[in-house]
Amino acid sequence: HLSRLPCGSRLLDLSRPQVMGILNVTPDSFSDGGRFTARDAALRHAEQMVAAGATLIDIGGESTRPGARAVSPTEELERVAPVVEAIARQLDVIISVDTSTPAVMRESARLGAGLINDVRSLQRDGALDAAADTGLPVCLMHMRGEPGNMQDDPQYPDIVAEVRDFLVERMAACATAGIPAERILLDPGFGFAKTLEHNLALFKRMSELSALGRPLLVGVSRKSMIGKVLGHEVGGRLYGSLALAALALTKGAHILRVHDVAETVDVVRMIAAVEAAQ
Ligand SMILES: Nc1nc2[nH]c(SCC(=O)O)nc2c(=O)[nH]1
Repeated sequence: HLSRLPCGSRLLDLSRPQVMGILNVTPDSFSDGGRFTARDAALRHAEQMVAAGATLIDIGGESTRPGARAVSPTEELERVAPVVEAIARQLDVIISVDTSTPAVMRESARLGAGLINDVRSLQRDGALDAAADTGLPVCLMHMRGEPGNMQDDPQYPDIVAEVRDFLVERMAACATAGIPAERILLDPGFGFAKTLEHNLALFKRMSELSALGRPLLVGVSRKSMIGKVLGHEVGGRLYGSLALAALALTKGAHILRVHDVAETVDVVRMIAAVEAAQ
């Protein structure tokens, strides 16, 4: 890959793993919903994650956990735009905006966002054009259906083939819309339209997705696949999240999307130290 991926005015160093800190600005995000609806609180949280070593901050105005309530584009923009603007002005970090909404993509890019992270892989009307017009890199993620129905008995003959074929198709749609492969990041979409078995098998075989020739972004932090294996609620999933962070790095992940930045940065640094040895 390009070892430096242009993200708006900033460069993302893809020659080494990067940690993306999660900043939920929704009232109902499962992990820290309601705590960060105020812009200043969001800015303080982002500041803490950057200080802890996050080089990207992912700002999401729509909770996409299973069964989440839909949010209007206007409401999503009202939540996201002030936070993007404040962080772009005050912090030295790449802002990723976690949205499927064209207007939010356009406004966030105008305010200084450097990456579009769309869990729906630009399938909404106008999303491909909006993303193309921003000139920003885009993360494409596997999901089937919508948060409200994606967990209703998802079935695939081979989950890795399903994810690979989906991402190939979305990359082709991007290319047709003027978004070249060089601006694409790929994400298996853990926890989206997948059973526990799907998530574990996909995680085990994640390195097969590297054959698509694009950097991998992995988001498993505090997710239910950890809760189901360990029997822990969200607040007790740190150790499981760190175990999967380490494993993802050995399986070729480039960007880890996490809640617990400082802890994950320590995992990245320990693995880097070992890999740097003779
Ligand atoms: N690219 C990417 N974006 C995401 N947004 C969420 S929201 C659900 C949660 O954090 O539990 N998950 C992901 C993910 O896995 N990948």
